[in-house]
Amino acid sequence: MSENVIEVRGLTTRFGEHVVHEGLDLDLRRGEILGVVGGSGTGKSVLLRTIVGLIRPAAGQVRVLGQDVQSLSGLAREALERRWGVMFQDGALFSALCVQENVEVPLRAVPGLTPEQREGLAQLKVAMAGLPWNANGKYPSDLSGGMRKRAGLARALALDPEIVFLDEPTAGLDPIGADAFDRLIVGLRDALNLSVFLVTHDLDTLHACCDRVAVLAERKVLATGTMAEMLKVDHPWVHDYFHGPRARAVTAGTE
Ligand SMILES: Nc1ncnc2c1ncn2[C@@H]1O[C@H](COP(=O)(O)OP(=O)(O)OP(=O)(O)O)[C@@H](O)[C@H]1O
Repeated sequence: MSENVIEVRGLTTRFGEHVVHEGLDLDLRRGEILGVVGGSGTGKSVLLRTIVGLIRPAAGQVRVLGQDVQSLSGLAREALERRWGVMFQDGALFSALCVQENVEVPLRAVPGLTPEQREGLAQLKVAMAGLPWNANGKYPSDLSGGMRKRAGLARALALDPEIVFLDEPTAGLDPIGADAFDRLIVGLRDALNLSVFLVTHDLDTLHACCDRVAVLAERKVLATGTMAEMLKVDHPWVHDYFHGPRARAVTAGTE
């Protein structure tokens, strides 16, 4: 049986009276790319942020790499955080730092690295994210949306993580850029044996990248499975999403 690197059990999150998740369960298996989909506002980003400890749940448990995220603090929490990387929407880069300096930020927390070693590692991650050499010295405002996403990915990879969280990596990219990003994600997963939690609306990305899909609706994970299994789920939103006109365009010629 495959090992779960993330286990969410009975999760409830709320903002005041607004309950976003209630009794939500989710697993991410080691080495898989899990696509997390759902209508706007169903709590995909909130789930990501809760798993990485940025939002405190009202109830339930989040275990990452066998450890209870909420119960850890101090050095133990920092040690766990170093084992994952997060790419937020639009890269969430520091605008006053160039690409290489952005990627160096997480590396500053690693004791014993010389500035030259930090620089070399950052440049390696920038190359792994598919950016050209001359991107290292550029500032976020000088980059296209696709390049900013790649820079955000390079920063997420800075500490050689076991898990990568990607929040809508292909949103706003043209189809060719999105396709290249999909292939990059799969290539990095294969090369680095990553486990990937991927929030997306993009059906092409689900088809190109994801081993399994988790659908958020009605405050919980309503269904999980392969794309083929999703086609058989009898729920109005799931049916419309996976059988709608956009879905048909994606699967045309593959059925
Ligand atoms: N910091 C916050 N304070 C209050 N409400 C919040 C906060 N963050 C998110 N929410 C609310 O939680 C709900 C879920 O938001 P979230 O961003 O996770 O949705 P999503 O599924 O990622 O949506 P989209 O696909 O549109 O990005 C929304 O109703 C949102 O307004």
